[in-house]
Amino acid sequence: MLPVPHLILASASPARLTTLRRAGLNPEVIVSDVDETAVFGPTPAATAELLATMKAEAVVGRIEPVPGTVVLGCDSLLELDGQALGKPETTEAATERWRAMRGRTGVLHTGHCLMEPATGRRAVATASTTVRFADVTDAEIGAYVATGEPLRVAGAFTIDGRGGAFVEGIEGDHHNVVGVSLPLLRRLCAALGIAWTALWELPA
Ligand SMILES: Nc1nc2c(ncn2[C@H]2C[C@H](O)[C@@H](COP(=O)(O)OP(=O)(O)OP(=O)(O)O)O2)c(=O)[nH]1
Repeated sequence: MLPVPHLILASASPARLTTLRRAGLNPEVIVSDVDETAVFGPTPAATAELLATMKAEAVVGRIEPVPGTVVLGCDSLLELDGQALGKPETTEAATERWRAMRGRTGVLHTGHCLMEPATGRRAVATASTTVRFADVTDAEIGAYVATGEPLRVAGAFTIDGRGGAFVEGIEGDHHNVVGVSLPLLRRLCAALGIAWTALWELPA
């Protein structure tokens, strides 16, 4: 009898947790506290994947390798002009970001690392979603930055929050922009022999 899978989300992201819960999962949250500032890969997508792996590894290193447990680490970055953009540090940086982004297209990369501590197996991949930004005005940028939202999210925008009005369209997975790609996660689970529906919490 296979053990019932137990998913641990190695992320402090409320958006990732909400996305997984709405998809029928109920992960345990153990925040990795990985320092993301000094990590750079050869490309923005590679950096996101490297950080996702570091987050999952950090949590795996702190738990018992109970059979059936899987740990998910994620990291999201916006690629614009070849640069990897995480959360803006200041309101000035958020304002500059939007002045550079408006009317243009970026790519939101989310790295995913799913690890099975009991076996050492892992499945790692990055999903990328093209995002077209509206040509917002300086006044709209000022009002949006003043809400504080851009400072809390990678790429200084949300697609499902106040920033949604400033995203004209996407090509690729919507949830990947929020912070975790559900179809990619389903494939990573399958790579580890875990059926996606086995992760579903029974309806209350
Ligand atoms: N609700 C929402 N959140 C977004 C969106 N785009 C990015 N985010 C959030 C998701 C993550 O919480 C955050 C990306 O930063 P990170 O990947 O470093 O995760 P975070 O620092 O939140 O937690 P973690 O490092 O995983 O413990 O930005 C969006 O469109 N909607």
